[in-house]
Amino acid sequence: MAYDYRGDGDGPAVMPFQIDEQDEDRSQLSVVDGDIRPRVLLVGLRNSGKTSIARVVYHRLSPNETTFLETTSDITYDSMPSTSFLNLQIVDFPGQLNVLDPMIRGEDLFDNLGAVVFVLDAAENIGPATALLCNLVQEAYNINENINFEVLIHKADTIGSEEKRVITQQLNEAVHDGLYGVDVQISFYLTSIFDVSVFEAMSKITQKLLPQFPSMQGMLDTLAGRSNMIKAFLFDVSTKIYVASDSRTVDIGLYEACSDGIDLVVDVSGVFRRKREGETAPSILYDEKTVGVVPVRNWTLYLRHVTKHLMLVCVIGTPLFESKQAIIKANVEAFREGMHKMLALYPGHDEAPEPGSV
Ligand SMILES: Nc1nc2c(ncn2[C@@H]2O[C@H](COP(=O)(O)OP(=O)(O)OP(=O)(O)O)[C@@H](O)[C@H]2O)c(=O)[nH]1
Repeated sequence: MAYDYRGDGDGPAVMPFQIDEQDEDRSQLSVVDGDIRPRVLLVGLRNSGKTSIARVVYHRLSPNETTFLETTSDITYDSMPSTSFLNLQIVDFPGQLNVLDPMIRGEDLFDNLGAVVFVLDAAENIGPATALLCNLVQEAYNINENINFEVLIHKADTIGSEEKRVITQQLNEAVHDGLYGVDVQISFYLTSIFDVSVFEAMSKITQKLLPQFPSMQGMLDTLAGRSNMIKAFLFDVSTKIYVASDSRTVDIGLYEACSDGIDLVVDVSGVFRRKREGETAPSILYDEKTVGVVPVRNWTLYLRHVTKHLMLVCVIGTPLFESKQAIIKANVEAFREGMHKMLALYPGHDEAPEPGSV
């Protein structure tokens, strides 16, 4: 009870984090065709914004620079940067090719596919895109029932809020009618590369493909509950996709504040890091010593390195953070330890640091 800062007798606040039995089983993950990466197919009509999304989200291209992207002419297989925790393969299917062409073998495209992300230009007539979407879902579902179907109503920055409501409703109805009798779940997101909406959507889509997600969420729930946090996120630092958060609803303003907080902490730690031997400039901007405290409105963001790719961002009421800093930090360190143990069970993913290096 020594650490029970709430003083409400609910039990000690600092406790080891449990490893789920399901994670123990994951250590037996087999390699399919030499590749265990979940695959995501980006598809849609010409010019809808597929390549822009992949470049902005996964490769940090500035949104304004996407105007210079050339139209995609071949199916492109994109890997995540080596600095990312995410181990996805992104398949960018050109709008100028017909994804349902009988010359393209559906099995090659849809077998072992994690998600179809259909990108639809919100400023265009939705009729042709909806027809393609319904046919595509039907074909893909017949081949592989485990695919997640995700629809981005994209370039949402080009339409007003009433149009957003109308287009979402029209699309829902059209898809419902077009797929009558097909028992498939489709998720819709309004997105733009000019704000955080596309990162939030791709975060939710990515989480469904991560085998570690349920454990991460469970551990974040425990952490947030023990320390009375407003929200706790686990971010992939290089893409700023949040790979998990506690299970309460995500407020997009909070997500944006946390995402900006990461930039700040990584930039500042880069400025102050000493050069390592042989380096002409500090090359690592983020390591096991990284920690940040960022005041935002009446909250405090407490940011902490978890692994070489993952950062924990906790949102805490400032008075609580100021009065209970020591116990909150102790809970965060216990969380990191639990995460290291859990992640070490997944082959090919982030390894726990060597003992003693933290
Ligand atoms: N306003 C706005 N424009 C966007 C957005 N996303 C992409 N664009 C623009 O849309 C145009 C087409 O983007 P691409 O990414 O090349 O589209 P694509 O779907 O890959 O096109 P194909 O190669 O023909 O399949 C570019 O000029 C982008 O700058 C967005 O969210 N908002």
